[in-house]
Amino acid sequence: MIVFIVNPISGMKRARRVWPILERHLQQKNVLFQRYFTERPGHAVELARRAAREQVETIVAVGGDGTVHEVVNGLYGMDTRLGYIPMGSGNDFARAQSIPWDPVEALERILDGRTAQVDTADFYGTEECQGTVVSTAGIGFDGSVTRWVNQFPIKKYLGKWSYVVGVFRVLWQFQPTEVTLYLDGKEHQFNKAWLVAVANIAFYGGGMKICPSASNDDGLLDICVVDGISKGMLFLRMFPRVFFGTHIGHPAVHTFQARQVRIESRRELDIQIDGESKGKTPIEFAIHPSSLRIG
Ligand SMILES: Nc1ncnc2c1ncn2[C@@H]1O[C@H](COP(=O)(O)OP(=O)(O)OP(=O)(O)O)[C@@H](O)[C@H]1O
Repeated sequence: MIVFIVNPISGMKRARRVWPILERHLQQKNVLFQRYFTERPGHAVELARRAAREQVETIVAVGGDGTVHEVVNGLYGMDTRLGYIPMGSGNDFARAQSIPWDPVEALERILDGRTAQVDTADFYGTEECQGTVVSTAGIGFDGSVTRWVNQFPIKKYLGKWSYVVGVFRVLWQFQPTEVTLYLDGKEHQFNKAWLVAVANIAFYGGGMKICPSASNDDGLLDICVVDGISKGMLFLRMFPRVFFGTHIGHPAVHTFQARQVRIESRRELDIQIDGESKGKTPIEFAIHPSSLRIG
């Protein structure tokens, strides 16, 4: 039995439009399945948890990175296989896993029955900020952009472009601050940090290659800190280069790898986890090697 958890609003409602095509394909192939549409934020966690407890073999997230995040947080700790059909506006997890963007091809790949084991990371912040990171977390500038985008209905109309608008908006008022990182216990100090990315995969924000060497099968988290750069330089020099991963090597960019990460900041910084806004610093991450079975 395969359970499909479909977020009907993801990708500017693309998931709702495309689902009937997938349903027909499943019926033609006589696949035994159940489909749930999510009704609210957090609903996919509940649905996935229930299905995993009922020992469903495969749960398929149909939506964007936020839907994958919720489904994984629901099935986490169980031996359930995750499938993913990308329908979001960013689809960074699909990009990293080379999952086809064509929904029927992505479905075929799941039906093939292949399986791979990948890393996830646990995060521990305030009470409401705990769970599992599938892809990438961002603390600081991009956390504020995500919070800003999620506060307004702009994403409904602009999709991925809403983040570009968000970057302009947040850049205007964001002030870098002092950040202390503890990487496997070792302290690193930054005086004017813009952002800290903690990455299990290379991408975030819809294709920005923030940590180009991150891989979710190496048992490590990749960390990228942008520190001590002016607003103008950040926007003109850094931002365009992140799409190609060529920001690495710039003197304001510092990269590390670690198994455990703790982030403290003088001023509270916004956090985004897998593209979802989640509380403020301080926060900790711990890698969980080979903890998720995906198909
Ligand atoms: N019925 C619903 N109504 C409103 N929000 C929902 C509903 N179902 C799920 N959500 C929320 O929708 C949000 C966005 O989902 P998702 O990330 O999958 O799509 P996306 O934003 O289009 O894609 P991406 O993150 O790849 O850009 C998630 O935070 C999820 O909690």
